[in-house]
Amino acid sequence: MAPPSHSHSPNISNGDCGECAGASSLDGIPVIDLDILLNGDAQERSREIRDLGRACEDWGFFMVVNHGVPEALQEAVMEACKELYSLPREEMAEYIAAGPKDPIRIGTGLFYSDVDDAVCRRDYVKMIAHPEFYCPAKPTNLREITMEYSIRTRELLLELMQAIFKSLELDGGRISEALNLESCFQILVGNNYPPYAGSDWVMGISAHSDHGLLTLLFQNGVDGLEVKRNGQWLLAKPLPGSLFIITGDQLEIVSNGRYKAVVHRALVLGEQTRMSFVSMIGPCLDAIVEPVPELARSAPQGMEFRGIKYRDYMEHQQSSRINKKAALDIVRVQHNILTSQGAPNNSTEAASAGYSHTN
Ligand SMILES: O=C(O)CCC(=O)C(=O)O
Ligand SMILES: [Fe+2]
Repeated sequence: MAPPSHSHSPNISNGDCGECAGASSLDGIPVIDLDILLNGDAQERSREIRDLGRACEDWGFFMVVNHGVPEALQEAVMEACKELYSLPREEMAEYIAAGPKDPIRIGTGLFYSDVDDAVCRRDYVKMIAHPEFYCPAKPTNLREITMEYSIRTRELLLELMQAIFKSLELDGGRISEALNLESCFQILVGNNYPPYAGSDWVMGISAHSDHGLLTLLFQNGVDGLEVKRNGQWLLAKPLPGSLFIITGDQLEIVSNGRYKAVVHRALVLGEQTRMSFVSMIGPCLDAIVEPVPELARSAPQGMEFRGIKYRDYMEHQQSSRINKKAALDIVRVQHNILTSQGAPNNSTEAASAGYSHTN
């Protein structure tokens, strides 16, 4: 199969993101200014929250600027990952042999994806960062750097979640408690996509959605992330200093489908090695995730998803082959199926369990 062609937007050379905040990039990708969300006056904050809600509803993808994650820390993360990928295989053997439930995994793979009709090529390191932090022993500076990065990005993602709840006019404290976000799951993933010299088109990761609530991603200056919007693939080009945010399956479930998890993939486009680094948060692994009752009540079809323990969802998704959003099907309510009483299966009763206070 031939690689897709892209009509690239011109590069943005101006590093000042103050002007683009609350607006969009040249590709139209929404841009959210964290500084305004946190420190703006009441009017600015509510405008930014509204823009954030629109970004989640219309795109499931946006860039965040003025996020406070130091560039030097991002560079240190990339450098440490580069060192990790270049370690001799024996030094990584324990993590290469690890299974999907292990807290640290290293993979290096070349496989065919029938979803995208393409060969996929990627090296990765996956490490669980919260509630407990795990990290490969080498390179020796990896632990300190990624721990700092995980703390900073977790704070940022949790702030964004609060603003997202506000955009849905929900009580963020109550939802955070129900999802036990204090003990939220967090994983860091380093991806490495070497250029491929073969004759076939090679992809990095085929089309998928992420299983958590929100994913933060930055790359080493080499483009390749594509997001699907209105049935079209769009190559994401970051504004200088911005970070990408991707909405995940748990946000789709909690919001009863109002905010959709975005399907995305990584391409291998040029002759340079592409690297990306992901920090993803989800609910606590033991939380039952289900649509917020008031959102289900006001939706025309009622409840779109049934509740599921996040751990079970994640294990299901991880043990299935990557296929767009197929994992969500195990919790999707089929509205055309009648229950044994003959009533449509769209009750919102079950939804209230995880969100109600017992005392
Ligand atoms: O490398 C990228 O741009 C995408 C990575 C990704 O989607 C993932 O790790 O889940
Ligand atoms: Fe992803």
